[in-house]
Amino acid sequence: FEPITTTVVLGGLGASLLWGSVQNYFREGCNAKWIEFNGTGLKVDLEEKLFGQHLASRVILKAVTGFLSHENPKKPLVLSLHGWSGTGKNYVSQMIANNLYRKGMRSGFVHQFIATAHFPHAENVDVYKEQLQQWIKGNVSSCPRSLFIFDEMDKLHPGLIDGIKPYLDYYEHVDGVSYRQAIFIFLSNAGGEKINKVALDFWNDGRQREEIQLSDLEAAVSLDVFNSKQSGFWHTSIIDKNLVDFFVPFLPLEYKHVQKCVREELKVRGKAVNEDTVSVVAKEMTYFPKQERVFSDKGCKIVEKKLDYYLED
Ligand SMILES: Nc1ncnc2c1ncn2[C@@H]1O[C@H](COP(=O)(O)OP(=O)(O)OP(=O)(O)O)[C@@H](O)[C@H]1O
Repeated sequence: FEPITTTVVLGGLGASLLWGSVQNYFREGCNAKWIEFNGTGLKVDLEEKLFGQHLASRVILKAVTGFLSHENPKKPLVLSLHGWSGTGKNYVSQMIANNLYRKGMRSGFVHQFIATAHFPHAENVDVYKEQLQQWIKGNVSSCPRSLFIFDEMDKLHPGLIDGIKPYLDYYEHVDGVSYRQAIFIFLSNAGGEKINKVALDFWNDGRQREEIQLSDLEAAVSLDVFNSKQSGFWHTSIIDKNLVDFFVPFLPLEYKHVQKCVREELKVRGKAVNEDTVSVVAKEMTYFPKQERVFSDKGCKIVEKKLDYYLED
């Protein structure tokens, strides 16, 4: 017979080893089990769930697929998403995360910053800068395939922009760490008004919005971003130095796109798609310009809330 204490100790050890391996099995790791790009998934999501964004859809798919199929990229992927509120910039970032990380936006390798929420006080910029640099460095050291999303990029303090610049560049290493596998996504409303103007001009001329080309927007938007006091520095320091690989414009959404958003939201909630509900909710949104009422003021942003309200009745 084994002494009872040995049995208990060995039993306990076995249980804790088993528990440890169960924990390890479920612990997210920086490996192919947890990080695997699903290019088809991203394509399908963009085609089926992102409405009215033919340009963004095309550029995003090409940029992300191209970057992730390169074993040794020369720099991290830097995307700059521009457009009016509620047109799908955060939504697309989520699609990228969902098709790259098994845990999607909940992955420990996805880091989201909102300028006004995370870095609210200009007087603390030096502290923020230090923290942000440490955060980026620490996380890329432990997982090179990290995703950083900066929301309200046009409101980010110039000091912080300066702080992240070295990581976006072509350097092989910065302080011994390579950032070349990382992805940076910048979101902003900068250029949104100009994008809306181009879309409205097409509409007024009776042309299809799908005819709008990147070249119709690039000049207008970069001028807008450049001239804006708030985002001027951002433009000169990051865009002019070609650190942004792709500039991605988001068009303002029309009534028919809002209807699609309502249908999608009903589907997501497992509800039958009732066209009366779709019309009522889409009509509840406000549209601009005041006279023509072509584009939704908030894109599809508050569709979810409007639907809650309507379904409660
Ligand atoms: N083009 C779109 N196609 C389908 N759904 C959309 C689209 N745009 C927005 N939505 C829906 O509206 C929600 C809010 O959009 P999102 O947060 O992506 O807007 P945004 O462009 O990031 O706005 P903001 O500039 O105000 O942050 C999304 O979660 C999605 O459900």
